[in-house]
Amino acid sequence: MDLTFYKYHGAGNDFILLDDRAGKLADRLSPTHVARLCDRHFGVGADGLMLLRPAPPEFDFEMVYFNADGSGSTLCGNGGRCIVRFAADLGIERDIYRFLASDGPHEATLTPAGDIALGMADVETIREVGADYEIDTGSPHYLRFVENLDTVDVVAEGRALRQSPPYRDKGINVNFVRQRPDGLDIATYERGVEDETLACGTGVTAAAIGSLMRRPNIPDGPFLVPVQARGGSLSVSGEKQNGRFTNLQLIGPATFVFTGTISL
Ligand SMILES: N[C@@H](CCC[C@H](N)C(=O)O)C(=O)O
Repeated sequence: MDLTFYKYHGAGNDFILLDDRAGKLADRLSPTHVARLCDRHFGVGADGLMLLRPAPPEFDFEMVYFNADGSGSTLCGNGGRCIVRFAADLGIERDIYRFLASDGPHEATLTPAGDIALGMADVETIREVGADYEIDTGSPHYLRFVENLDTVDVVAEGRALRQSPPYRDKGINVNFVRQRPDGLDIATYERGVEDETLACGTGVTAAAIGSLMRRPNIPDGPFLVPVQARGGSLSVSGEKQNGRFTNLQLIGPATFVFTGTISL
């Protein structure tokens, strides 16, 4: 089978996008196919693969996400922003895009600066693990705040945490975060890629929430946290109220890279 694919990235988190509006691809793509397509030596190369599929009439499409190792995954924030750009490039024009993902409905808009702002589900459960945090922003994230990102071996330390007994079976994404006076720096080890990626949208969202949790003197109300990932700049806006985080938006670039055809 010949497959036309589209490659996008969001701050260096890169994805293969497939137009499955006809709804025929999902049954024909095995985890082995996905892993081969995402392979950086033998395939197109990507951190993940997404299908843009038909959805009930109140939605513009459904997003189905797979990690690079072929595993079906939970939400991908950068993927959500890229699939909205893909929908716009396919000619689906909306002021507000509405789509279904693994964690439920999402809304997204194109910002005047040309970025994609993706609405994220509310977060109210935050687990403290010593000085670290576990936060689910559609995908599970472990956050460790550090003084200096340059001295962290992201792959070795991230993998050790991800493979530790509490997380070995279900997996977790591991984020190392540095708090600056005016924002955050982040490096992420991603489950399902089993390596460091250049950015992770659900991780960036978790980091913004964690940075507010660890500074209880910051008053409740609206916030905007700029986050510098290895592959680009993102920001997270929302409202903090009594330990609850609502109206969350993940904002950043989503960029078309190239298209092509590959035999499965
Ligand atoms: N890169 C993503 C997260 C993708 C899912 C993750 N690898 C997992 O399995 O939890 C993002 O931008 O959020």
